[in-house]
Amino acid sequence: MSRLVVVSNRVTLPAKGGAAPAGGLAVALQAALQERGGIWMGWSGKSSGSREPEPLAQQQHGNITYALTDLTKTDVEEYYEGFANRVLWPICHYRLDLAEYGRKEMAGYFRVNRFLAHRLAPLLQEDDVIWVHDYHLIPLAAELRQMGFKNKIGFFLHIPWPPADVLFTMPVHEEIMRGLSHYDLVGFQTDHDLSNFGGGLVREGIGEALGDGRFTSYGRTFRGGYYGIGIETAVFADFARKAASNIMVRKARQSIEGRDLIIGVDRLDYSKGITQRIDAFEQFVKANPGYHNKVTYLQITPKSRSEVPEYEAMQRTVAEQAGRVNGAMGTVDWVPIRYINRSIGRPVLAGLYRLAKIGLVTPLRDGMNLVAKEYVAAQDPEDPGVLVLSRFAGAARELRGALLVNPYDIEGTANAIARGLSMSLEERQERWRGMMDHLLERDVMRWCDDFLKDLQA
Ligand SMILES: O=P(O)(O)OC[C@H]1O[C@H](O[C@H]2O[C@H](CO)[C@@H](O)[C@H](O)[C@H]2O)[C@H](O)[C@@H](O)[C@@H]1O
Ligand SMILES: O=c1ccn([C@@H]2O[C@H](COP(=O)(O)OP(=O)(O)O)[C@@H](O)[C@H]2O)c(=O)[nH]1
Repeated sequence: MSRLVVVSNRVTLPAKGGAAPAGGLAVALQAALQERGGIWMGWSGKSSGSREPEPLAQQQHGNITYALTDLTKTDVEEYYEGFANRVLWPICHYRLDLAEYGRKEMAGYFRVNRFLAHRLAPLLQEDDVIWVHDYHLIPLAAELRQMGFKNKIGFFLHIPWPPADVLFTMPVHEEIMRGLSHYDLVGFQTDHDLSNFGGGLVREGIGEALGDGRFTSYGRTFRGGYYGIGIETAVFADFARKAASNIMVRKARQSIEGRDLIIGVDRLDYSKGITQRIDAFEQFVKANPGYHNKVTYLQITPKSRSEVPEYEAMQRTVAEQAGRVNGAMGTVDWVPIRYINRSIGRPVLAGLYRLAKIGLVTPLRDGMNLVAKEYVAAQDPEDPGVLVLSRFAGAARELRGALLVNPYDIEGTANAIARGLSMSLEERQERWRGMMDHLLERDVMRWCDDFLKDLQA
């Protein structure tokens, strides 16, 4: 079996004391790397200021070598905050209005990819299989090819891929499309993303679809496929079963005092539809006076990418909005919305999901949305809650038992909340069983295996 080399912007180091790593993706990649032996390379998350970054820092854990590099302050600003998160992120989430094109940032993105390729090159062996993750690193394969590497290189995009009319508003769309053609396999989350990619390629005359998921463009032939990422379903369900005794979960249960709990969990990101969701909750309460003082909406929202202006502005907007709704709807003994700006550990999250009658997952656009899957996995089979899910999340292509909503339709989402809260036990169980069976079968290990099998085929 060939050695595996994973490259991603963020690298998850194993937790101290051998505790479980932070998320399903880390677990799957670590398992795949451990089995074959391998390297996980990426950005350390740190800046070296104006100094040239030190040589790669390598640490060995079992069969895996973690190789991390710092980036200069300018690199972080131009590559991560600039092009990745102010151009590719909004464009891939269909937000043309938020894309900020700067020549400096575009150049920085390609420069950092070249830098990372040069740092990776000395570690590579001839038959290594290389798996590159996400929008930060699209040009990496082209850089490696230019240096003469002929290895199998796969790419998985964790976020959506937009239709041509959106993508082609980006000045460097050509370089991005060319970058993807240098991979042997390009993986997307859903069939919609894959068809946007293939459709754009053909419509714009960049390449051809050869059938069987094969494409040709820029003189190269490669494959495209969709591989919806999963979670560690069984482990997460186990967290949720055990969480009832957790002190934080117990306190949460006591403090809601028998009210129905609605839960939302998202990074503070405009793609997650948090403001529309709060509007929908307000609309639900207004339209259903019987629920006054009978329902609590808990929104857990860790801060994210705060250096990017659009994210910083959101911190204020959402806090003000939650305060306004509480001011208008609350009473001396009822705070309708609890808004938390901190990250909560997954074992506790699992317990909170299980307490909640409704999982409210309403992004305006999302690659997959693991929270939707975690909410389902955490439910009590005897009394499962209802997932209210945006049709624009990748997860909606899989979780057919959810109540699908259009997050732009505030009244529609409000009605779905009401419907979920009054749904019969029988219907809840039937919907949940189908989703849970799917999640058990298509967990994160399966995602990893499917992608790597196709890459090596
Ligand atoms: O690394 P950050 O800038 O702090 O952002 C966190 C991650 O956000 C994105 O997550 C995506 O991947 C999930 C798993 O496949 C998917 O469920 C979700 O829909 C995506 O938004 C991003 O793609 C990651 O690279 C970031 O690390
Ligand atoms: O306070 C929090 C909020 C979120 N998460 C985790 O962060 C991930 C979010 O993934 P998702 O695909 O939903 O969205 P992303 O943030 O990657 O866009 C999920 O595994 C959540 O359990 C967490 O551990 N603590």
